[in-house]
Amino acid sequence: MIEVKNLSKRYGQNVALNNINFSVEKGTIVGFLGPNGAGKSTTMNIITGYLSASSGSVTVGGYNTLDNPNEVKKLIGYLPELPPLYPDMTVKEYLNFLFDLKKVTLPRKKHLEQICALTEITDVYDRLINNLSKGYKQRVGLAQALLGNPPVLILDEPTVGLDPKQIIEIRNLIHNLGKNHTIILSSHILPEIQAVCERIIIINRGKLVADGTPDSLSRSLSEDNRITVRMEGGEAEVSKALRGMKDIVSVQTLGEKEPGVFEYSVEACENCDPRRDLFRLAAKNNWPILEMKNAGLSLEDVFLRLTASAYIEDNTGKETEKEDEEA
Ligand SMILES: Nc1ncnc2c1ncn2[C@@H]1O[C@H](COP(=O)(O)OP(=O)(O)OP(=O)(O)O)[C@@H](O)[C@H]1O
Repeated sequence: MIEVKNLSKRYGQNVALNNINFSVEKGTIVGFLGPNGAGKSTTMNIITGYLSASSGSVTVGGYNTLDNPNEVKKLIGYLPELPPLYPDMTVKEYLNFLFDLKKVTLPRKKHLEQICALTEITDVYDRLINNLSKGYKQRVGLAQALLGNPPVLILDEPTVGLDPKQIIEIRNLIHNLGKNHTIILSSHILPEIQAVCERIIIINRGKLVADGTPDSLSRSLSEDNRITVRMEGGEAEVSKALRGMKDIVSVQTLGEKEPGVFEYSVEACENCDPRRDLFRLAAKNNWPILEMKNAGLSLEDVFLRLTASAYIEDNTGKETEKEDEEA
């Protein structure tokens, strides 16, 4: 649905994007992560056709953003970091105004009712946007992105500044929208990305540094391939059997976590996935597995490792490059 090829963007001497490549399949929710100034908004603005690239290309639904900007805009609903709201309009006036501006051809009343129900703004439909809370303003921003029912949604920091309850509500909304839309979502909130996105793209200083599922990123950056498993059964018997399994490099007992239930850290050889064999072994011996999880890195660890160096703004406002001590 979205193809980004060799995309670069320079602002004067500053290289904001450096040869970025990725594609997004129809119906996927992709999380776009990166520290401040990494190039997320620049990428999103180029995909939506609001900014031109210095080189490279973007196609959306087969249309090139440069050759067919209007076709691309029809396919995309965009929620920029600062939603373009008119505070002196009511929600009703604002959505009707944009309905006309975007030349939406769907039945007006029914379409607006559907969008308001989906974003839960029906109750504030006749209120001035200026008097709405931050959370409701964000919902109105999402509602304008949904006008015309575009198949692609680009959401730049949709939950920034919201309280925890509002964050959960918007997150659930995005999750539901993901059933019928292709979504690119940028956020600084890692649990949010993890909860909503099937795939994560991380950019740092204008370069793509990771692309994969949260699990695959966690595994690929872990130094070893460990699983933590909690099993009911005699410790000696269980750990002996675990050590005897094929593809297992080491087994460590982590202690009795519940009466008769021990936890083990099981290290498998590189590129091996012992979970199915573990299940079979446990079933054969009647040792119920009460918990099993990859002991890889958290998304936060992955993010910090991949973005260990970042740009900072010095106190003159000029940007300088800072290398983290670990980098
Ligand atoms: N209009 C502009 N003129 C000059 N430099 C710019 C402009 N817009 C962005 N930049 C620079 O391009 C780089 C990427 O910025 P961008 O806003 O895309 O990052 P971001 O990942 O969205 O950051 P944030 O999370 O802080 O919003 C930064 O170094 C930024 O200072």
